[in-house]
Amino acid sequence: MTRVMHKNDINFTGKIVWITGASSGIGEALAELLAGKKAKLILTARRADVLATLAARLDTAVKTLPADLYEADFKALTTAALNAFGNIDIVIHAAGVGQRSLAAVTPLQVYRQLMEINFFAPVAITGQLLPLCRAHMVVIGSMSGLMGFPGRSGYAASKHALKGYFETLQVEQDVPVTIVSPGRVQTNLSLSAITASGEAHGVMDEAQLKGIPVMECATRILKGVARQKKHVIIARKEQYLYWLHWWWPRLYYKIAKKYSFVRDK
Ligand SMILES: NC(=O)c1ccc[n+]([C@@H]2O[C@H](COP(=O)([O-])OP(=O)(O)OC[C@H]3O[C@@H](n4cnc5c(N)ncnc54)[C@H](O)[C@@H]3O)[C@@H](O)[C@H]2O)c1
Repeated sequence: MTRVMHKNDINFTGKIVWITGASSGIGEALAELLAGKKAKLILTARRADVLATLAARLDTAVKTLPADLYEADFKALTTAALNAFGNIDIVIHAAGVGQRSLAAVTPLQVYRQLMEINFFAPVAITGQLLPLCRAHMVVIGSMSGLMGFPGRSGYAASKHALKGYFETLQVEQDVPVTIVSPGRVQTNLSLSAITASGEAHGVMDEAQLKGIPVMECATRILKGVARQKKHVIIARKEQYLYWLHWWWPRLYYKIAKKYSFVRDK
């Protein structure tokens, strides 16, 4: 069924959209959908070759801006992004890394790595852009940014921090912000998730495979952004756990405790 556009919906045609984490998963799906709407795209992720292949596939104006957000020169990066098309209308902060390790065995360095990519990078980019342009900030948080979950202490902390920063930004300043909190989505996130040793998990979790299809997630993200929603939850079972967390916390703690990240495999 075709969705009828609301008169105040953002029309993405011609909009300049900077997507971080564009090389795979949710970022890549958003790039594909936005290319179909003829947005002008700036694509960032670490692998230049993957970004170039994606750009060649997209039927719209695309500039690639490869960067490792763990250790980027954020001033140079945002300057290059602004110079790509002369302005930026929307930034989608989709780059992120997952975690698979219990808090008791997770060294501080793993927490630092998660915070650098999931929290400090979007904050650094936003801080550079705020004085220069009034871009709509779209932040890909997580249901783990709304409640705790076993094996995700650092990931949940980084996503809670992200929500805290951007929610505060939108009440402090006239900056449009959409915070997106997805539950599990069918992407490679579990493969690259960091373990206690600092190595990648390298396993595709069954629960991840049963998540929301990535195109459905991206479509719902764009719908939320078009409507200028402040918070969009895109989740299945996790949504019920979240409501329990609010309305029946004792039951939330009981159920959440039973989820071992080991069982996710
Ligand atoms: N897949 C899920 O179940 C799920 C659920 C909730 C939230 N999210 C969030 O969605 C976002 C996208 O994840 P995804 O599921 O598409 O996974 P993904 O692994 O397919 O995509 C992650 C993207 O981030 C990029 N990235 C990772 N580290 C980077 C670095 N150091 N520098 C630059 N880019 C880097 C990757 O190259 C990739 O493009 C993440 O922020 C993730 O936390 C995912």
